[in-house]
Amino acid sequence: MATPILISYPSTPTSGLSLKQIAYFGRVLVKVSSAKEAEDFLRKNFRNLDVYIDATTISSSGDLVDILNAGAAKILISLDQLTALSQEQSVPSSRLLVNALIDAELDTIQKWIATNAAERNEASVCTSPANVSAAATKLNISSDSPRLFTTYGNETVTEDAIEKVAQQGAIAIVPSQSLTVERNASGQISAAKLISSRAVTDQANGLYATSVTDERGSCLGMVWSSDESIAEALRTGTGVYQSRKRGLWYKGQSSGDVQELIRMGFDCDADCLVFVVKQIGRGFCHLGTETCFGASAGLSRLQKTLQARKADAPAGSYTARLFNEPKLVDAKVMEEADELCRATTKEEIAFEAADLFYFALTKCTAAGVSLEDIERNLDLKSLKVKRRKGDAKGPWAEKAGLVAPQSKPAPAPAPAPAAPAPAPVEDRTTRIEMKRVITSSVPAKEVSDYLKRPSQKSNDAIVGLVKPIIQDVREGGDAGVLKYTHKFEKATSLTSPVIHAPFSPDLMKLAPEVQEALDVSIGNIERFHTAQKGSNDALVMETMPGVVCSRFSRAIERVGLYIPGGTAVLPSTAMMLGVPAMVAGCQKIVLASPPRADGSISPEIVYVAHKVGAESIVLAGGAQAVAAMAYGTESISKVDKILGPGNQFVTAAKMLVSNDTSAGVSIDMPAGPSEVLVIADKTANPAFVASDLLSQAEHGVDSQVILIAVDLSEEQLRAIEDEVDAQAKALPRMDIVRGSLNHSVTFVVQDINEAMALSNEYAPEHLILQVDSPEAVVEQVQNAGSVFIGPWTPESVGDYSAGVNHSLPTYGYAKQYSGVNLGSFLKHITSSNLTAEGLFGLSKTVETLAAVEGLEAHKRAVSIRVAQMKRS
Ligand SMILES: NC(=O)c1ccc[n+]([C@@H]2O[C@H](COP(=O)([O-])OP(=O)(O)OC[C@H]3O[C@@H](n4cnc5c(N)ncnc54)[C@H](O)[C@@H]3O)[C@@H](O)[C@H]2O)c1
Ligand SMILES: N[C@H](CO)Cc1c[nH]c[nH+]1
Repeated sequence: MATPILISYPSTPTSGLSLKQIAYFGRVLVKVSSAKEAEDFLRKNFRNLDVYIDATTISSSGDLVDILNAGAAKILISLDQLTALSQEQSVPSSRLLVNALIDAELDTIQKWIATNAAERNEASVCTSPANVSAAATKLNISSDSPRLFTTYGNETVTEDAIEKVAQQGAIAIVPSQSLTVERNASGQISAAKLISSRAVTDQANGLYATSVTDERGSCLGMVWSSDESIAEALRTGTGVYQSRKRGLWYKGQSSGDVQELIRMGFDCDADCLVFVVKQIGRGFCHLGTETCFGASAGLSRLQKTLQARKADAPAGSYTARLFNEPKLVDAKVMEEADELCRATTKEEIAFEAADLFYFALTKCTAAGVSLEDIERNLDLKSLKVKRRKGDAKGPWAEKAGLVAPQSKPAPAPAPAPAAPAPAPVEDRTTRIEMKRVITSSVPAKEVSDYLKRPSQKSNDAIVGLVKPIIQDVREGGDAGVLKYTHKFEKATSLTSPVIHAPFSPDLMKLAPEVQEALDVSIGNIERFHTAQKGSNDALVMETMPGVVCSRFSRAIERVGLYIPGGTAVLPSTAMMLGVPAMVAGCQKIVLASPPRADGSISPEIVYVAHKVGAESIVLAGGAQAVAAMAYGTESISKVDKILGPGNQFVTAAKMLVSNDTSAGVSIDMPAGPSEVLVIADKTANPAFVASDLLSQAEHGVDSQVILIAVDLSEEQLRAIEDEVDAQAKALPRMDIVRGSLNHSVTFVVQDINEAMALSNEYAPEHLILQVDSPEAVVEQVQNAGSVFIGPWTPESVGDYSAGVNHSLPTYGYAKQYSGVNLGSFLKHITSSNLTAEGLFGLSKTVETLAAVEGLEAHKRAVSIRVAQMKRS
């Protein structure tokens, strides 16, 4: 916001403008004799205006830097000071205002700039009025970038003199005693005239367009000003404008919604005045809203609400409680900060940051601190020229995994339930490791605590986010789906949420080796799942003479297969779901996966969809994809069962739609963040063990990996830990791995029996046995999604190509659920077929039981037939 002058303020003011009035012009120049004096002045006044410090009497370059660090907008220094400062310190030249009053000094500064032009050519120069023109030419300063100031020494400053240098593109330094805001400016310069003389009007009525903003820069409205209203605004320190119909307009005179004037200035070409005001009362608009453009939003709105609540909070309300219980606010701030640290997706981060802002602003409002204060502090901090390193403090650095704990706990202290840690910024030096717990040294309760999965967002919070998405899709159909695809996947060019078979060959162009890998894998998956048909073959048997019971299976007709695509696109999941659906004979196979930002879908997924005969691919992810398949839309087919893993939003949506009887849809199981448990004894290869742990840790920061080390020595444990660290640091997804290992654990146990007991309690999605005689150990497996046996069976083979399914129960659900298999796509129907003899033989039994239940009609259905037999 350009202002025409820089007002100098004496250390002992006797007359002239007050600091509040100087602030209307935005900046002040004060002379100090020490850094401390400058810092004191800045502390008291930085809130209202930009402070230029005349530091020409300060000899130490260090003190000059301190003054800049304290928030001085610029320091005025001599050429000698400039030379010393340039040799000793590095400060941005834009913060320097250098005295070069005579021609020779201008030459010196010209040379100084020339030696390092790019870094130095933002310095401002203060010269005498007579040298303005020469300075502009020598230093190549145009009037568009006002870096020239003039000082008048002992000369009396006049309005004409100010005007003259202004026309040359320079800013006059005017003593505050020379200025007045009063009507009769005898012997003093009218501050109002300085503004008016610079303002440009393109109106026939001579009025100036004026934008009115609050202190945060939000526009409250647009009005008109005249020379007279400008003068009145400055004189009264309030918002005064010129109404085109009613003349001089003292804002709020009748409504009470007055304004305190904070600052006045111009836009870049001076054809729009800017008034910065503090609006009192209901707001600026005559309609009673904060602005003429409607109510304020976001932080401004929150601040207004909190300030109103502070003044008059309804008794018993939560906000009243917050204002009365400072400790509660502190606890909430810490809780929300912690949740923000754990958030990983853009949406989660925004959600958690909003919560944190809410409680932080509540604390501020309670203490009378406003957003304006906070923002001014931010501006002040941005003025620092020497910055602290900004490292996190000890315990926080440890908490975030930036530094290793001071002393390694063995056994580790009692844990809070492990939780996903934030993925730190790329750091390839800090050691990447898992906690070590020696089970014999800690109580059993602690061991179980360590076995808990990373806590995720509360189910209520996720359900709260997912329900409106489902509702929108139910009501809006395709448009509802697209709305969220645009939002989450940023695929804003997408106009249809689905593509139908036959898929264009252009959409599935693959490198030959990729196609071959998919074909080999599909072949193995198909063979293994076809082999499962045996257990689903028709079953016929006679339970009693003439009583034949049978069971046969039918494929579920329409299945929806969710293929995750958030942190990684997983065509392998398309194979794991699509191939069994095809083998089972499902008539309609619908795939769904989040598209890329350009609206396209991975060609590997399209290829698999084509190979398994899919009807369509829904180009959507998350809850919107699940809802679309559960209820159907204009272009997306409704399905009978939804299968497939996904994040918390996908899982919550699957649960919600399966509980809605009107949807008529079932789901496979809760399959969430990937996990692995590796049991390793002395025979295990440390590099193999580490690689298996990392292969699941790289899925996401919410993945968890567990190592159970059976009777390993310190040296053997260390070998595995070194491998984990070294291999992790070589991974492209190192940050994700670090986050996931933050809540992963190594248990050191005494024997394989203890290992298996722990593993069965944990019920891992994947169990890897790198132990002596692993086949024998399989006997002891009670709970696991899929088992990988021996040193040559990395879990990755199951993820892609061995033939087993990788869509498996996580979170301990392996205690109740099987992973996806052929049976997941089938339902079993039973039949009975009795001969007359068979019915006769069973009649008494059925009649007796029907009588016990008091269900006469049931009984009669048998007895009527027996009577018929007896008649014939
Ligand atoms: N258990 C298994 O068998 C198995 C197999 C493969 C993958 N996985 C797991 O599946 C998960 C895949 O998760 P992902 O995130 O990578 O992909 P995803 O496809 O499951 O989720 C991405 C979708 O989440 C939705 N979403 C994101 N933030 C949201 C918010 N704030 N509100 C509402 N919706 C939001 C978006 O719609 C986005 O399309 C991983 O945890 C992985 O480990 C598990
Ligand atoms: N390990 C995952 C199941 O938890 C599946 C997968 C897909 N791609 C790689 N891995």
